[in-house]
Amino acid sequence: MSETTARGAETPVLEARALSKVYLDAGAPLTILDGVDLTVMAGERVAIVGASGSGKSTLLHLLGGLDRPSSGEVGWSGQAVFALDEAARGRLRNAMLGFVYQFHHLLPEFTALENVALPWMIRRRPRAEALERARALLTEVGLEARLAHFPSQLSGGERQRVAIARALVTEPPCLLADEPTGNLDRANAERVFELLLSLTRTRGMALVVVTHDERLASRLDRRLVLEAGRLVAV
Ligand SMILES: Nc1ncnc2c1ncn2[C@@H]1O[C@H](COP(=O)(O)OP(=O)(O)OP(=O)(O)O)[C@@H](O)[C@H]1O
Repeated sequence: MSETTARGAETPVLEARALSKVYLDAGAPLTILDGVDLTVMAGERVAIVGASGSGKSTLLHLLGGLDRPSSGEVGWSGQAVFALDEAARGRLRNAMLGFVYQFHHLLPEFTALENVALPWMIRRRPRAEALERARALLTEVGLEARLAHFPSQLSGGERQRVAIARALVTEPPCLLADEPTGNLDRANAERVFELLLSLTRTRGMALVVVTHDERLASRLDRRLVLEAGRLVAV
């Protein structure tokens, strides 16, 4: 996946080359992505917008290595993702990427603190260290008074802030967010989006956000539209 970019020989943190995805729809091929190219450099923030059904979530799944393309390749810091077996891809994903979804996907039987600490514990790091990192992050997202709350005891905006803290706890170089504010009212959407921007900025993390909200999208470095299976800069 090596290439020389406009910024020199720096390796992109995330890239897609000629990505295609074709589903079989009642036996007939349905082309959703048709040669998508994308290069995201360290610390760069990119919005992906597009009509409903244009393939935004499909693309994010491929970029996250969660689904295989019909053709093309995805690279994480220069490593071809689909050349790896599933176990190796999983390990690399854990190191390279954080995910934030429209719905929080927090584990209901764990507290906010435990939910955020889990990805760090999964790396077999000491529990006390994981809990300390989680506490610091939850404080940063304004939830220091909610550490012991279970997801069912939190508001929608609070749950999304916990989900962001969880995605950041391993300090991955790149965050993928699929409609992170799609389930929130305007005021909460603003707050959550602002958090995503400020937390990634201070850490120099790259951010790729799929959003319906053009106003939020316009606050990122680049805005790309998925149209007829291709990504177009606007
Ligand atoms: N497993 C599948 N099999 C067949 N078609 C699929 C499959 N998954 C998604 N699709 C179709 O692919 C298209 C793109 O879906 P996708 O969820 O990526 O769109 P999207 O741009 O994220 O939409 P939205 O903005 O509404 O969330 C849709 O027409 C969807 O019906």
